[in-house]
Amino acid sequence: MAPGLLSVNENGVADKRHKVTVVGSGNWGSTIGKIAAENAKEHPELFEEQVQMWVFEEEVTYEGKTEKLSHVINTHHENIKYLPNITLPTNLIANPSLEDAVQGSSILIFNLPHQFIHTTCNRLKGKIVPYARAISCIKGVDVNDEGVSLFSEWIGDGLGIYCGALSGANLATEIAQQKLSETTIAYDPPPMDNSRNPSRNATPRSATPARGEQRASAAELSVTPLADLHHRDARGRISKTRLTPVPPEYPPLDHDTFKALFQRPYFLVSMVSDVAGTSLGGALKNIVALAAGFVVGKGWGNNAKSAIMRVGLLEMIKFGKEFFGETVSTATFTKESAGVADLITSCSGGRNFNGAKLAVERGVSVQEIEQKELNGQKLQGTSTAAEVYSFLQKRGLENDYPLFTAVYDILEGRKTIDDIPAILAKAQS
Ligand SMILES: NC(=O)C1=CN([C@@H]2O[C@H](COP(=O)(O)OP(=O)(O)OC[C@H]3O[C@@H](n4cnc5c(N)ncnc54)[C@H](O)[C@@H]3O)[C@@H](O)[C@H]2O)C=CC1
Ligand SMILES: O=C(CO)COP(=O)(O)O
Repeated sequence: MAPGLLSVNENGVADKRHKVTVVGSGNWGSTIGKIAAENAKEHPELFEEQVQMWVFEEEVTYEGKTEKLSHVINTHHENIKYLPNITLPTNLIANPSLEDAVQGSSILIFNLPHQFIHTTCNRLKGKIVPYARAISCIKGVDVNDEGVSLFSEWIGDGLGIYCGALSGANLATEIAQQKLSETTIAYDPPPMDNSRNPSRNATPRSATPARGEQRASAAELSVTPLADLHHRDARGRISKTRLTPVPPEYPPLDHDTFKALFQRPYFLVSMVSDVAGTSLGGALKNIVALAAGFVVGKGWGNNAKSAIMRVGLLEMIKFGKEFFGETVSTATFTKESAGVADLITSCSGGRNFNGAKLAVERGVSVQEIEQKELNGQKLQGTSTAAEVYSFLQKRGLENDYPLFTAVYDILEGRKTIDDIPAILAKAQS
């Protein structure tokens, strides 16, 4: 049967269901696992009821006894370490074996602190079904000698699958408590999965290259058969990854299916196609949240924090446009939850903001606060600040991004918070 044509039974229902696995079980990983399991149960026509959640195994103390975390989750339906006091659905299955958790899964949700994704993904090579599709909930960027890449790109290219991104104003504990929230899911499905939704992949168009990128040649744009195994990546280039079509026995993996997997009455999903903008919003706001924590920790108040957020948002948009090209939409930063709304919530109550504020108030390093106060949860802003700085410095562009650069310099002790007013003054027009 041709890709894209559904194989349905006599009731008009697809023959197979998607098996869903969440790779990661921290504060956000467990919350997303809860959401996916609630929806898997509500949509038996689309998903297998049991949702697997890979747990990086560790020992915890439960009622005075030492137990494995995965055992506690499966027995008491609570992640007592990373998401305490929240009851998890009984169809969310904690699995300490990564390879077993992903076996046969056609939907993979990556939700780990970004420093662990490389080793985790390397273990997955050859262990997943080739037609799997993924969503990255990771807020961070990957910097190597060749440049900066998104985790959705890294996961997609590394595993030979398509990977979109979920990001938004999403303080995990509030969502786990079913308090109202919005999110953005960027999914630009490859043409062969796209039986119900229009996609920019279906229409060839010229892509403006980001700084240092090669423009796709006219021949590439016009000759490559877009309707088969290639798709456009997050930067609008034709991906080198040859995708395996999702077998027709499964429901299509398109915007409708992903919305059914993530939307809850308390978690409202906006589906977009800008994977790069959505991913960058979540990664870069963590640097700005540290700066906001620094000035509030100094006692400089809300106006100073707002100034940081304004300048930070401008640097976020500039970075996206400069290094990821025309596919990054300014509207993702200004209109979507993944942009300005995430910046606001993170600079109000996020761990990076609170950690930086506490560090200044106590006169200790942010890293010390992370180690002593977060009970194993990880700050993403400190490593993202270092990675973005290293990328900019290699290109001699530190001065073009003065706030991002200042955050790293403050973390490294080369500058102090008292240097921030001069940086903001320079950002005045
Ligand atoms: N917590 C939140 O409110 C939100 C977090 N995010 C993003 O979600 C991603 C995941 O963060 P969280 O779930 O909050 O994690 P977390 O910071 O709560 O938990 C740390 C996790 O890392 C795991 N871990 C520790 N060592 C490991 C290793 N060597 N290999 C693999 N895993 C290891 C722990 O088991 C635990 O699951 C991050 O990129 C974060 O920025 C996004 C939105 C909200
Ligand atoms: O991404 C978040 C909220 O959207 C959480 O931010 P923190 O990691 O700083 O808590």
